[in-house]
Amino acid sequence: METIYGNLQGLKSSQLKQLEKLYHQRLPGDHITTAEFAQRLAAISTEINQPVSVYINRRGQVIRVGVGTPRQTQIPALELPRYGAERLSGIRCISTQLKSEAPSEAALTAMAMQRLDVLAVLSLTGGGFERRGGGATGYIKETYLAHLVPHPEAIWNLSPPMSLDALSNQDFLELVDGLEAEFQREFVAKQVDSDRDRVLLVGLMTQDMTPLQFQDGLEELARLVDTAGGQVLETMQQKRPRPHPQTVVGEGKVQEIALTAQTLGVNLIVFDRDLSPAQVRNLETQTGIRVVDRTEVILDIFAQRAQSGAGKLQVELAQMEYMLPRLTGRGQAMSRLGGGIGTRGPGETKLETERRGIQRRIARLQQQVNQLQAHRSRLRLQRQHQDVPSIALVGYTNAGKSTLLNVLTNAEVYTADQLFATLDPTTRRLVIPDAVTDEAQQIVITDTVGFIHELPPSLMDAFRATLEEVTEADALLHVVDLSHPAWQSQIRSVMAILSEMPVTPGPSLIVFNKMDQVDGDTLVLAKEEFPQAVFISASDRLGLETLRYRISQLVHYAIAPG
Ligand SMILES: Nc1nc2c(ncn2[C@@H]2O[C@H](COP(=O)(O)OP(=O)(O)OP(=O)(O)O)[C@@H](O)[C@H]2O)c(=O)[nH]1
Ligand SMILES: [Mg+2]
Repeated sequence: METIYGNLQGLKSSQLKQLEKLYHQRLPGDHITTAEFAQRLAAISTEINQPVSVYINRRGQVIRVGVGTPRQTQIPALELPRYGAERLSGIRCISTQLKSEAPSEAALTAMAMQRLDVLAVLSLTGGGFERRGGGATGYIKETYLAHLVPHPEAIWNLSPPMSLDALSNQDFLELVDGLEAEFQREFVAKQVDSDRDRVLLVGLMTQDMTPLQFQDGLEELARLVDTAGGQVLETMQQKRPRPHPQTVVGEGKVQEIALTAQTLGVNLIVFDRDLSPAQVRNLETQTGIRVVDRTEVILDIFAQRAQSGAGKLQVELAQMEYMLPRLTGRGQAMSRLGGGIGTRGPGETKLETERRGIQRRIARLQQQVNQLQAHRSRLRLQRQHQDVPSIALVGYTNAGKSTLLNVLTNAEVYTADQLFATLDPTTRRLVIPDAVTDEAQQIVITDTVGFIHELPPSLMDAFRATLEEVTEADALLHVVDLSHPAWQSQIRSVMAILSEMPVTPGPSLIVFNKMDQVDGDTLVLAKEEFPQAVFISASDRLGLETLRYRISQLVHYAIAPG
């Protein structure tokens, strides 16, 4: 049985039969259509008084018949035989329309989303007749021919109205071969930076966030994508009271996203919030492009950064825990859509493995992380035996924690203007003048992974061995990048994460960093809101004397009995 797509309500069985028979037609490969086929389509469409759309492959076989416009009958991206910015899909559509006017924007958009070879639109006269000896005629008034163009200024080219003869005499092969050669050239030109993902960011502003929070979040996401190695080509946004349950953004926006992605040759769409497995599936099916969420980008950065065995172990655990509830159905779409951000790291090869295998793996990883935790706590115990007070550097990612550790202790921890430059904790000895006795005082200071707004829970759990360095320290230095426009919300995020830790961390001192980049108003505001804070510039070594003094005071306070 051949399926007829679209709205079949009210169609008689004889009419359905006529539509089904279209599947048996074979068209020549080198022409868009024959006049006979077009007239026959027009006759059926006139009889049922509805548009009809027929999809034909390069071999001239009819692969889909639908009642409705190209928009209403379109083939989901993942069902197209081939897909990608470097070529056309190998499918053309011939569609009838009852009115005599140029094809609608919606029809052209549908063409672009499916990367159709061409879209031929037949506008109908409203009547016609059957010739003696068979064959319909007189049903078609004029025709239009549309196809995609590879230039950045325009998405498609639409012909002026032309006769059916002119349409059926078009050299189809010459047209698509020429277009594909151009698409290929354009694609190669865009691939100069080929190992970077070409990314479209999508932000959804819901009613529970302020415009500022929303913008800060999007900017941070752009930095995360950049850090992960992607190239943000475009950012699109929508305002909705709450996310659409199936597709996060509304239906029209999904179309717009798909079209923009097609036009720009994007190979990855990143959403600024966490997505359910079903949402990812729906979005990928409708756009034909891989879709990942913010957490996946963060996990990808961690996967790229992880150096030590412990780091790799914890990243793999985080990836597995993230993946487990998302296993169903993702594998197929993923393999179809290629690699890049979100597919790297130790977890990658296990994607196809069945759930139970993953559960076993998680259990094993959990055990190893427990061992790691035990090992770290033994090290800490040794230190405590030696009565060396400990402090931990905490703060938002990129605040300057590692830079500060380096200038205080002459360490050589990797620092960079990147998010999550540090994953593995580093502990160093620090000798400072004792604030009370003025003698040399020994303490140890630990630098560790930075925090971020809404740190993914799977990372929180996986990195518990690392984060324990924070909760087990006698006191904390909370480093803040005061030159960052969102410094206040970054402080709140860090405090929120600290308060969620299973063990309450010790007392903390706020250290405002990057003073060399801060304007007077911000300084006044920060002093007002945090009168106890210390102000420094780690890179310019400003304020370090005061900081050493205040660290000593903090340690005395933290370890004072009672
Ligand atoms: N202008 C200025 N830049 C600074 C200062 N301190 C650090 N930086 C820069 O800020 C960036 C981040 O510094 P890191 O020390 O790597 O930051 P971090 O807090 O360890 O970051 P993560 O490990 O990613 O969490 C680097 O490019 C540093 O050079 C400062 O006082 N002033
Ligand atoms: Mg660091």
